[in-house]
Amino acid sequence: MNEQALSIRDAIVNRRSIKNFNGQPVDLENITSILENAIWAPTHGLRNPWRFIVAANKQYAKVLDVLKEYGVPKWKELSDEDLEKQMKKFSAAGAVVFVIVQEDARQKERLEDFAAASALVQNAMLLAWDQGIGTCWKTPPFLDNPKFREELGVKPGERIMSMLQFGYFDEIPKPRTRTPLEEIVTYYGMEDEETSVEVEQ
Ligand SMILES: Cc1cc2nc3c(=O)[nH]c(=O)nc-3n(C[C@H](O)[C@H](O)[C@H](O)COP(=O)(O)O)c2cc1C
Repeated sequence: MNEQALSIRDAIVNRRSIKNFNGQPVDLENITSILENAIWAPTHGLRNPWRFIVAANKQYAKVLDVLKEYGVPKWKELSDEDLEKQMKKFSAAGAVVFVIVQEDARQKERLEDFAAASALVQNAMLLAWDQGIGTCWKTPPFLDNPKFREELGVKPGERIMSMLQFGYFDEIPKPRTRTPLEEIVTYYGMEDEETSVEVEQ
């Protein structure tokens, strides 16, 4: 594993979701170290409302069979070639982490726990990026399929909030633009002419 290379700003701004992985496996060791650090996300009441289901190395091949079953509609009817094509979105990644969040019965706590888990996912994506490993946070509908949940051992009261793919890549995608800050910010109590602040990058 490499030493930290990127500034926090650099990692946040230049991280891209990778949707075309190159098929190179990601070692379990890398995933473990990323998760060990990512769990320092803030969590209200120290509820630590998360757990993970990790598939890397040989287990990644096994989980691909489950993803085929639930993530490729009517896969049995496809030609080998078409099936391989459809499976690329899973098979080209090098490992996967299913991030499981507890679903607290109380609405405020449930939202807080989801927010905390989201912070954790972002941590993991940035830590991976710093190691030259790409990620994509995916939420395909089958994550909520009872049979898929059962296959993974997800219990009642838990939700899979992210299928976080990890993998290596050959190209960094172009940035997807964000709504500029000036369009979404209101500086409370300030007159218009006071708000044209130049931000140094
Ligand atoms: C909650 C959440 C769910 C997402 N689900 C998917 C998904 O199912 N499939 C996908 O291709 N990308 C998914 N993404 C990734 C977004 O498409 C991506 O972050 C966005 O296009 C911006 O690209 P960037 O991350 O490279 O800046 C998801 C992102 C978030 C935050």
